[in-house]
Amino acid sequence: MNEEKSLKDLAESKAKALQVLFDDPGIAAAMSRVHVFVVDHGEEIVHVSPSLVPQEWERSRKDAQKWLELVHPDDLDRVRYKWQKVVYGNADVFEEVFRFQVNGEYRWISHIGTMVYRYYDGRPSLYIGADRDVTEERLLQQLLEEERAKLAQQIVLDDFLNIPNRRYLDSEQFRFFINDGETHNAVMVFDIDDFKQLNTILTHKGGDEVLQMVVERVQKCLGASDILARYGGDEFVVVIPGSNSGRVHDIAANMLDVVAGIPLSTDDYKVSISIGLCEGHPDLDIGFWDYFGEADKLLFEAKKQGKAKVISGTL
Ligand SMILES: Nc1nc2c(ncn2[C@@H]2O[C@H](COP(=O)(O)OP(=O)(O)OP(=O)(O)O)[C@@H](O)[C@H]2O)c(=O)[nH]1
Repeated sequence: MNEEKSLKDLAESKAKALQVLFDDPGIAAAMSRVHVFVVDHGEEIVHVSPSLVPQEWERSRKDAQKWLELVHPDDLDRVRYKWQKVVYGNADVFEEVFRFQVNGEYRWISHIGTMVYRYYDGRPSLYIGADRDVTEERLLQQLLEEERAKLAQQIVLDDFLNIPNRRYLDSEQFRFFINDGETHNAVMVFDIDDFKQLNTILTHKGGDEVLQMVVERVQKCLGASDILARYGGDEFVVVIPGSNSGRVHDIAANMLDVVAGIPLSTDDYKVSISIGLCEGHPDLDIGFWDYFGEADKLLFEAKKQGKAKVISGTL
C-alpha cells in the first residue's frame, strides 16, 4: 500500500466512524447544528455532518470549497479568504458571521470551527465547526440600535420646535468652530420682545404659533452650516461658523426684518426680537460658551436700549 492510499484510507475510516455517529438519530439531532468535515489528502470532503448544507451534499465526495456556493455574494470574498487560511494556510480557527442560503433563503450564520487534525505535512484532515443561526438576534440588535439612535436624537432636539436644544449646544460645542485664531465665527443670542404680553393678548397657544413662525423665518435667513438652537423659553441661539463679518451682520438685519413681517390677528402687538451678536476669531482658549456669554450680555444691552435691534461686539 503506497503512502497516498494509506492517507486516503485514513480519511475514509474517520468518515465511516463519524457516519456511524450521525446515523444514530439521537446523536444526529443533538449535532444538527454542528458541521463536521473530513477532508482527505486531496482536499475533498469525504463526510459532512447533517447540518446547514443541503442533504444531497452530505455523505458524498465534494470539494472543500463547495459550501461557499451558498454564501451570500457580498460576504463571499471575506469568508472564502478566512476559510482558505484555515484549510490551506496555517490559521487554526475559522470564525465568521455571514449570510448563508438555508432552504432557499439567506440566514445570518455565526460559525466557529477549527481544523482538529492535519496530516504530518500540514495538509487538512479533519475540520469540526459549529453553526448558530443569528438572524433574529441581528434583527433585534438592529432595531435596538435604531431605537437608541432615535432616542439620542430626541434628547438633543426641542420636542416642540424640532430644532437643537441646550443639551445639543453642550454636547456639540467643541465641534462648532475651527479654533485656529484666524477663522471668523459668530454667535447670536436673541429673544422675542415682550413675549409675556403677547401670551396675554393671544393666549399661550397664540404665543406657541408665534414661536413656530419665528423659527421658520429665522431658519430661512441661515445657511446650511449655521445652527439655530432653542436655549430655553423664548431665547434662541444662532451659531455661524467660518463666515465673515459682513455676512453675519446681513443675517442679523434680515432676521429683524423677517420677524417684523409675522402677521398677527391683533394690532395691539407687533412681533420683534432683540439680538446680541458676538464675533471673533477663536483660538483654543476661547470656546462656544465664551461667545454665548458675551452675546447674552449684548442682548441685555439691546433690551435696555429699546429692543428690536442688534447690538454687536467682538471677543
Ligand atoms: N407660548 C409660550 N410661551 C412661553 C414658552 N416658553 C416660555 N414662554 C413664556 O415666554 C415669556 C418670556 O418672558 P420674558 O422673556 O421673561 O420676558 P418678555 O415678556 O419676553 O420681555 P423681554 O424679554 O424683556 O422683552 C414667559 O411669560 C414664559 O411663560 C412657550 O413654549 N410657549
